[in-house]
Amino acid sequence: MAEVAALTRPDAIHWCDGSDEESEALIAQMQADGTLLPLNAETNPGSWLHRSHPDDVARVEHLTFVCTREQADAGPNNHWMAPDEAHAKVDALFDGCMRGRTLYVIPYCMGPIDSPLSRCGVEITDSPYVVANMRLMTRMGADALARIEREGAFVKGLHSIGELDPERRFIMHFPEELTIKSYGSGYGGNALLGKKCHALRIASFQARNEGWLAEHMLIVGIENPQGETHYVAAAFPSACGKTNLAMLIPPEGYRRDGWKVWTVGDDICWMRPGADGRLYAINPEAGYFGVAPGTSAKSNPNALETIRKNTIFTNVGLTADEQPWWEGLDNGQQPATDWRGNAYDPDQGPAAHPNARFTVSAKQCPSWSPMAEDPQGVPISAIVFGGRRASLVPLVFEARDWTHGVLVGAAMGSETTAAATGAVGVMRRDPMAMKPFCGYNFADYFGHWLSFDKTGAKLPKVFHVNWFRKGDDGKFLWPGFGDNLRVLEWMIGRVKGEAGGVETPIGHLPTADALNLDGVTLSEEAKAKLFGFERTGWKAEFDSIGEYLDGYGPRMPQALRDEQQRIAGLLAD
Ligand SMILES: Nc1nc2c(ncn2[C@@H]2O[C@H](COP(=O)(O)OP(=O)(O)OP(=O)(O)O)[C@@H](O)[C@H]2O)c(=O)[nH]1
Ligand SMILES: O=C([O-])CC(=O)C(=O)O
Ligand SMILES: [Mn+2]
Repeated sequence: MAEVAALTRPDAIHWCDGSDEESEALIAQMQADGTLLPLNAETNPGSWLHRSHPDDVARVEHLTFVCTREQADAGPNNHWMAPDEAHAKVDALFDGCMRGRTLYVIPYCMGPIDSPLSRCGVEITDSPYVVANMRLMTRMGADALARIEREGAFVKGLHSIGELDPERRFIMHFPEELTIKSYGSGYGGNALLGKKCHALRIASFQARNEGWLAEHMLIVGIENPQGETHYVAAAFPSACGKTNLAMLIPPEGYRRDGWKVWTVGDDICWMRPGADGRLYAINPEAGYFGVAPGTSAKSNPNALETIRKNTIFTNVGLTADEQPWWEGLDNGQQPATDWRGNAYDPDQGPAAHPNARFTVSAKQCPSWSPMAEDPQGVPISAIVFGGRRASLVPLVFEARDWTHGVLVGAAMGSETTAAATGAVGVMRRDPMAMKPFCGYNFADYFGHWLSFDKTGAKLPKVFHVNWFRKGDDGKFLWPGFGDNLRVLEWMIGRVKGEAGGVETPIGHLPTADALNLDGVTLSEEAKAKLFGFERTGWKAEFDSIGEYLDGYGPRMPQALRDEQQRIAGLLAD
C-alpha cells in the first residue's frame, strides 16, 4: 500500500468498507462531477447513466498481456511481455498518475464469502466509477477484508484511468505473482479487475495448479415439472448469449407444465470436483455487467425487470425524459440523446453504443437462484459450448465422451462482437470462449481439461449449440431466447438416458421427434440446416481445426490430436 501510494502519489486514500453511507457519498460526488447522470426517478429509481470516453468502450485485446517468466507459458493465445519489462513499462505510467485524485482500496471476495471455492483480491483504483461497479459485481468491503486477513493470500490489482489515452493503455497480468496492473481505461473488463483479469486470467492459472476450472460460463438451473433441478454451465463468447440463456423465461406451454429456470451466474463459473466425483460450480460474481442492446420485454423480460432500479447504465442513449434507451428495447419510446451525449441523429450511428452495458446486483433478478449463495456450489449435469456461426454448425449436438467434449470446446469458432475493439463479424477460433481470457498456454489448458477424466469422476455430458444459424435470406433460422429451453430439455433428456439421438461423425444430433417443437414453426430450409449434418463442410472444418491445434506445436496434448484425427477419419469415409 505504502509502495503504491509512493508511486502514484494520490491526494487522499480511502479504504472501501462497502457500506451504504460510503456508496451514497461516492455517488453524490460522481453526480456533482458529472461522472454519473441521474435517470428518471420515477421509471428508473436509484439508477444512473455513465458515459465513458468515446475511445474507451470495450475490452482491448491487443493491449492485454500475460506476463509469465517464460513466453511459452503464456502461449500463442496470449500477447506476452517479460515481467520485468512489463512492470517497468506500466510503473512509468503509474508514476505520479494519481496526483489530485483519491486512491480507493477495494477488498473484494469472488464467490460466496464463506465458500472454500471463493478467492479474494484487493483492487487499488483512482476511479469512483470502478468502486461503484465493484460494489455491485463483487462481495466488497469489511467481510472480504476479514477473509483476506485470515487467509493471507490474495490477488493484487492496481488500476488507474490515467489519461484515458488509447496510446497509453495496458492491461497487464502477472499470474506467477498473482498481480494485475491496468492503466488507461475505465471500461468494464479492462477496469473492474475482479472480473476478467482476476476471475478468469489469474484464476485460470491458479485453477490449473490447484485442480479446478475458471471458465467464461453462465450457470443456470432447469427445474422440470417433477421438481428436479439440473444445473447447466455454458460457454459462449462475449455478447453471444450467456446472460440471455441464464435468465431464460420458458415458453408458454412449458410454463403451464411447471418448468422453472434459476439463474446462478451469467458470465463466470468456477468449478471443481466434489467428493462424489461430480463437478460443483460457483458464480464468483455478485452482479451482472450485461449487454444492453437487444434486451427487451420479448427477448429477456427477467433482465428488464432486474434493471428497473439501482442500476448503473454505461453508454446507453436517453429519451427526452431521461429514461435509458437502446436499440432493440422496443418499449415504444424514442431516443433524444445518443451515448456520447449528442442529440440523437440516426445518420451518426446507433443511440446506444453496441457494447453499452448495465451493472446491477444479481439478487434483483426475478429468476435469481438462492443456490448462488451456497458455499458448496451446484452440481453440473451438462456443459455447453456454443458460438455465433451463420453457416455449417447445427442447432445442437452432443459429444460422445469427455475427450471428444474437450475437442468440441477447443475447436469452438465464433464471429467477433462489439465486446472487444476491432472488426465485428469475423469468424475466429475462440476455444471454450476463453480466447481473450485464458491466463496460460491453451495447449496446457486443454491438457488440464482432459485431466478431469479420471477414475471415480462423474463428469457432465458435453454439448455444442448454435443459436445463430442463418438462412439464405440472412435471417436467424432459430427463434432463440425462451425457445432455447427446448434444446436444454433435450440435453437433460440425454443426461438421463431418455432422449433420442442420431450418431454422426461430429456427435449425436437430436432425432426429428426428439425435440419438443410444439408452437414453433420452422421452414423446410430451417429444419434441414438446424438439424442436418453437412459432411463436406465439416470435412473442411476439421482440416481447419487440425491446423489450429498444430499451431500450438508439440505442447498440444496428443489425446486431443488423436481425437481430431479420429473424427477427420470418419469424415473422410
Ligand atoms: N438470435 C439470437 N440472439 C441472441 C440469443 N441470445 C442472445 N442473443 C443476442 O446476443 C447478444 C448478447 O447476448 P448476451 O446474453 O448479453 O451475451 P453474453 O454472452 O452474456 O456476453 P458478455 O457479457 O459479453 O460475456 C444480444 O444482442 C442478444 O440479443 C438467441 O438465442 N438468439
Ligand atoms: O469484460 C467485459 O467488458 C464484458 C464481458 O463480459 C465480456 O466482454 O465478455
Ligand atoms: Mn463475458
